[in-house]
Amino acid sequence: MTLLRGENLCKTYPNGTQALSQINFSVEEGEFLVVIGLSGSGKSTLLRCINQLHPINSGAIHFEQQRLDQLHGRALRQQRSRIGMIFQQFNLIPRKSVLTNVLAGALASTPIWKSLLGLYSKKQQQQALAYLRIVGLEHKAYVRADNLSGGQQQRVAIARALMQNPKILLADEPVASLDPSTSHSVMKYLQKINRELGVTVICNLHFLSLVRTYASRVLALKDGKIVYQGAPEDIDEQWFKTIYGEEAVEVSIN
Ligand SMILES: Nc1ncnc2c1ncn2[C@@H]1O[C@H](COP(=O)(O)OP(=O)(O)OP(=O)(O)O)[C@@H](O)[C@H]1O
Repeated sequence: MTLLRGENLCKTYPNGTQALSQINFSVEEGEFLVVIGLSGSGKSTLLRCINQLHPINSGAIHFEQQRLDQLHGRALRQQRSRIGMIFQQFNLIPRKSVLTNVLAGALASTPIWKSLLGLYSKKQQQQALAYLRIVGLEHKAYVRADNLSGGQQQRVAIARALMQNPKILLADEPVASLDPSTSHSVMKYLQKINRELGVTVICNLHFLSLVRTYASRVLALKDGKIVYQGAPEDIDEQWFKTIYGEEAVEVSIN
């Protein structure tokens, strides 16, 4: 079933930079779609337009039979809460415990005054611990977030996003700040939530070796336009040059 569809998406920033131009794509439920392309090709912009962190200038975003780009206020917040997001820099509250950080993901389903006072229900606390178990960090629940390694912090961010009960998880260069072995560990947890919880993943990545290991499908951007959509194994040398330019050399991450 098609979960998400972008139709003729265009995005121009207020300073005049055209970041996306006539983007058409669709994402099936359960896919692990990886977005690749040179720095500045529009990958982050595309992810941010999908969940309306950045408004599009024209086109349409269909998500679960609704036009996401036409929703406002409460309706938009509700639908957006079905789309989780993690970032390169993890964005945890450093001085708070791991568990508190995960519970912060329940914000959309908790009255603000309750979340400010840290008054989460027993069910929410059990859910948060269950998600920490899924990312292998239940034993760190009461440790301060800034005591964890980068890879562990990213796994906490995944657990926090899961608290929204998302249909889709957007991962904006989730391993760009991590070393190679930690990168694989984080990618394996993303694969686990994709396969075991059925969360559809859309992920920006730089290294093709990671793309080949984890992607079920690839979308490549160049100068804000789609230049490739297809299987990771079909990206041969010629496609590589089309996507990254004649001068580019493939670098592997093992
Ligand atoms: N807030 C902004 N205001 C103006 N221009 C922006 C903004 N964010 C991004 N851009 C520009 O839009 C284009 C696409 O940027 P984007 O960050 O989406 O690319 P990217 O492929 O994610 O790059 P990277 O891999 O370096 O993160 C670039 O030319 C960038 O300079």
